Amino acid sequence: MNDIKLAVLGGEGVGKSALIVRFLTRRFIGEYASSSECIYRKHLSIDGRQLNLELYDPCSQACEGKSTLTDQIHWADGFVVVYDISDRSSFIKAKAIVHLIRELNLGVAKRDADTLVFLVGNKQDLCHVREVRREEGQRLAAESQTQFYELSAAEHYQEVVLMFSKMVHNVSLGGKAKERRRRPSGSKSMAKLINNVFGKRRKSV
Ligand SMILES: Nc1nc2c(ncn2[C@@H]2O[C@H](COP(=O)(O)OP(=O)(O)OP(=O)(O)O)[C@@H](O)[C@H]2O)c(=O)[nH]1
Repeated sequence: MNDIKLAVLGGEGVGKSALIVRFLTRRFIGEYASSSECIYRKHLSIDGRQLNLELYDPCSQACEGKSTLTDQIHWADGFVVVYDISDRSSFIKAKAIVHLIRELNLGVAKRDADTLVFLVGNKQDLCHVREVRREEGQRLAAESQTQFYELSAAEHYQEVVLMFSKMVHNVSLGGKAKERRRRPSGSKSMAKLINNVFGKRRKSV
């Protein structure tokens, strides 16, 4: 498979854009515009293979032409489901998303299912105000057969890159692309991505 489609899903403000931007640009930028959903594209070379990566960043707020979570799940080959370790409600949301992915992807071979969903507890730098224990994340990951990461988009560059690279690698090994349904709308170039940093309320940390 040369086209890799990843969806980064999770509750509002958990750091989905921050993780994507960290991976694509190495930078952590405090604020991102979030008024539209978008797909970031990147050309990658892994193990001598040329890959076209599409990373889907949903819009948490109501926005025009917004795709449903079900559309997003049908579109993607691999999933990074994010919660904020300092926000328990985001963990509950992540749990619901992981369960929905499992429900909608029942036909996917177990071998693939285990490797194509990652559960990520973000904002590890906020462990002094932690609401979700690491063990709870590990338990959910074990129960739902996903791989677990706890990291910080703000402080960890290498870990973020490793996590996304592992997912790209897993998807690239994962056989045929699934049949596409509705394609989530929106597309952004890297230049736009770098400019896409203002216009969002600040969450106090
Ligand atoms: N302390 C800390 N803050 C973070 C981290 N990652 C993201 N943030 C902050 O969390 C807030 C939300 O980050 P975003 O990347 O916009 O989160 P999002 O999930 O894309 O948000 P929506 O698109 O609105 O759902 C911003 O203020 C970021 O600066 C992190 O690892 N640590």
